[in-house]
Amino acid sequence: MALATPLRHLLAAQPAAPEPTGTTATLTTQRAFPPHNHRRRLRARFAASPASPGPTRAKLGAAGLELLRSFANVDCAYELTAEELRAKVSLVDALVVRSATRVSREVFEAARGRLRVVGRAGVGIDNVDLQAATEAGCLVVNAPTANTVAAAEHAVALLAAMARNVAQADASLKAGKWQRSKFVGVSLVGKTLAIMGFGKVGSEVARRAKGLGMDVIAHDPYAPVDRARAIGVDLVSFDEAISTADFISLHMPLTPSTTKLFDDETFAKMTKGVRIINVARGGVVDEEALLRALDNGTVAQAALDVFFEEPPPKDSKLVHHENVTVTPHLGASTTEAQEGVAIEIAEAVIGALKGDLAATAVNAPMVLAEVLSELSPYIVLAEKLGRLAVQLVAGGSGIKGVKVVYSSARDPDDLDTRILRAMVTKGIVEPISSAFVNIVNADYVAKQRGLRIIEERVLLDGSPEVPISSIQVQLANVESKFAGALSDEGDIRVEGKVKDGTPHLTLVGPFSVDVSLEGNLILCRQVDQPGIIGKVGSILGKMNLNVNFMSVGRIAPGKQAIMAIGIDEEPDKEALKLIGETPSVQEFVFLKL
Ligand SMILES: NC(=O)C1=CN([C@@H]2O[C@H](COP(=O)(O)OP(=O)(O)OC[C@H]3O[C@@H](n4cnc5c(N)ncnc54)[C@H](O)[C@@H]3O)[C@@H](O)[C@H]2O)C=CC1
Ligand SMILES: O=C(O)C(=O)COP(=O)(O)O
Repeated sequence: MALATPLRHLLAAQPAAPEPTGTTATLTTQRAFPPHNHRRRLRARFAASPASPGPTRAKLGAAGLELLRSFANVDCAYELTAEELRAKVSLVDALVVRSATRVSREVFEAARGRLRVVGRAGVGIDNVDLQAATEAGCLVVNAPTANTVAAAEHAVALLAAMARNVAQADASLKAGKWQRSKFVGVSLVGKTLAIMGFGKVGSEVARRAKGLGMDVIAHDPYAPVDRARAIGVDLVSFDEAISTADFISLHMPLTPSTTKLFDDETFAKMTKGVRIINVARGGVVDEEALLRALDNGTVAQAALDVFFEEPPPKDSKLVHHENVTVTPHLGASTTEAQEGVAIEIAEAVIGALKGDLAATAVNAPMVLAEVLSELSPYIVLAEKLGRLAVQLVAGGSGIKGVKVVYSSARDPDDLDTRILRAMVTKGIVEPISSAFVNIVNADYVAKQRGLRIIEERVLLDGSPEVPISSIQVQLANVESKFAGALSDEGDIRVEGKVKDGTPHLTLVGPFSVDVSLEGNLILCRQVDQPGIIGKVGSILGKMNLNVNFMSVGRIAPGKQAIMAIGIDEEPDKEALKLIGETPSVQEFVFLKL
């Protein structure tokens, strides 16, 4: 990864006012050895971009940018059209966006495999096509905690401002009027507030509303009852929440099941004169239906920070409605929240580019850092075994069934093998395709290729200190170009262990061997007899090929044996021909690790 190289590239680009396509982006790119002129071009672009974004514009906070710049070339590009974003994205390894940038399937396609991480500097990831990201093996991370309080405070600000007509009265006074009776408000104390979506923001709003003397109820099918109880909030059904509340505050994510959840039917169930606050996403409300409910008095007032289309059309009836208070998606826009979000996302993106699995990964299984560190040599072993196994398959025979057997003294519940399975898939798929496989897309790629990967555990006696004793990869129903790799059951079988932190090949078919999995490997099958090792060794020596490891496995003295030879360099055709012509060598195969 570029981090290990002396050259680091930082490319930062940002959007100012969102254009109709909503394309606003901060791109972070990191290249190992970029061409010199490319480097200069990126620097020039970076120098021309604003260094310290203000909190009112949808940019990435300065502290996060600084962190990113210490790691990579950053290009801030805040005024990209969708087309410009597509053109740029193939030049970068990571893309950081806020809510206004649509990271669509077309963006991932345009990235042509280069884009490795999309960082959403905020919570809602409805602007990122997660399925397309997963298919492309692109990790999506977000910053889920740093703007919680800001969003909750904004919801409370809108709640109070709406109840007391602050925005309308302000506009009236500034227009030279003094309308005290027109702007009589409603009190909050003793009123019922329904929180729809009792997650991080929703529960912070509840806490604050309790402080204002409101009765708070909440609806969230997935929220833990005890968390609600601890704040003094009753979790109720959707219908109960909307039909009993004086105020309703929306805090659920925009998903297919929440899209237009608040429609004519829902508004019809509400208490007449209800007041609604939306700091979640415009798309959870059918805006036409809300307009009708405002016009017929079902909804007395609405306070909206978010809209189906952002920015909303200039002539939007909802925005201009006298009973609607609006802000331009400011929920997360406090100086404090934006600095926090920027740092949170910068750390997540840098971690992801370094290969760590981010705790805030949205489209990958979460693997704890300790687990990752403990499994790291096994991760290498799993990929190499997959890579070896696939190279043993005779051309033309399609691989369908893969079995991975982990022998371990550890309780299966204490052994997270998802990353190992992903790496076996990577090892199998990458040598035979142009696919890029990682933990994000491994299961998807396997499914696409009709590869069925079964995992099996063999529980050993002994110390659970060592996570895994051995990993075995079996490919069923395939022909092998090296018959010696076929087990008695007829599948291609390779097994490995980690010894002193290094992956070793310990079994090929029925033959036990012990060769460190570094460099390249030659497997020869012969009838066990003196002199063969010397003959093959001298061919390699004459060709100046350095043998780094060597092991012979045999079924019984004088019977079939295989020789596993680790070599640093790749032998040329002549060397391979000479090995093949060595008397007594029945078959051999050269494998790249
Ligand atoms: N206006 C703004 O600037 C901001 C807006 N947001 C929005 O607020 C949303 C919530 O943010 P967090 O609380 O941080 O997320 P969260 O993930 O902590 O909470 C969301 C809650 O919604 C619940 N939920 C999901 N489907 C539901 C449904 N059908 N009915 C009721 N509840 C449902 C979930 O169980 C979860 O508890 C985000 O998805 C984002 O769209 C967040 C921050 C700033
Ligand atoms: O975090 C969220 O979900 C938000 O809506 C904030 O979006 P923003 O980063 O301010 O465009």
